[in-house]
Amino acid sequence: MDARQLKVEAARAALVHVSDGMRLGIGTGTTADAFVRLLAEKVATGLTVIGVPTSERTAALCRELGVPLSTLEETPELDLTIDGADEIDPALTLIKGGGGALLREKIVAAASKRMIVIADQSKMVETLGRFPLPIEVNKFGLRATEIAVRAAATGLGLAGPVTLRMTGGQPFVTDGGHFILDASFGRIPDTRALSNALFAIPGVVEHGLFIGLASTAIIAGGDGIQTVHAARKPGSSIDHDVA
Ligand SMILES: O=C(CO)[C@H](O)[C@H](O)COP(=O)(O)O
Repeated sequence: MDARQLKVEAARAALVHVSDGMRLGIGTGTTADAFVRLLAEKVATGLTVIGVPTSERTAALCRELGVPLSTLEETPELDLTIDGADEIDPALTLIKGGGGALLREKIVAAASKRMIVIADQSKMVETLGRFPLPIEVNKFGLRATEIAVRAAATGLGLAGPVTLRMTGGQPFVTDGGHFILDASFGRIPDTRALSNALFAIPGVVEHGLFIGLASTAIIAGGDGIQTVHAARKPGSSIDHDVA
């Protein structure tokens, strides 16, 4: 099975956790798109859910396929968010934002009782950082913010290129109207310290480290589906089931 098929299998396994009447956060990316397509089939045969999309892209797909939508203004508390990720570590800390939707994704995940992350096995890593960390920044003061991001990283012993994300020769602009800096720091041994350092920079709107948000990861690989549950409290172990 190739990565695209594995993403569909992870999305299919996540659908089991969706029940009638749920208020769902719906993620962004190719894995989340696979979930939306499967969800739409269930909706067409009678499943009643309301979805809050994490991007304009996901909203458009949901509308096209007939998945009923709401907003966080109308539906500020959600039962479950299902979303993809760029990297997942064993504690279910994530790097997200490869698709540029990290701000809305984090707001929606934080408004949910549970977040299930769905991915193919290539996304699992021992230590986050192989994938460049997306950092959403205000357009104002871009250069100063970039310098501050580099300095914050240096203070933590991290270094590497920090590049402005481009698309079609222009800076990529998020749904929130911001730019994205992709920071290739390599291994990030202390995600909490980096998160705190980035949030101390006024021009940083959000970053793609999702710490303590995912409750479960559904990972599809050649051997089947692996379900990983985050520890409920610090120090408790993480359960791994292979189905
Ligand atoms: O964080 C994201 C979008 O902002 C995506 O979840 C992440 O980039 C994974 O994408 P894909 O499912 O296409 O591999």
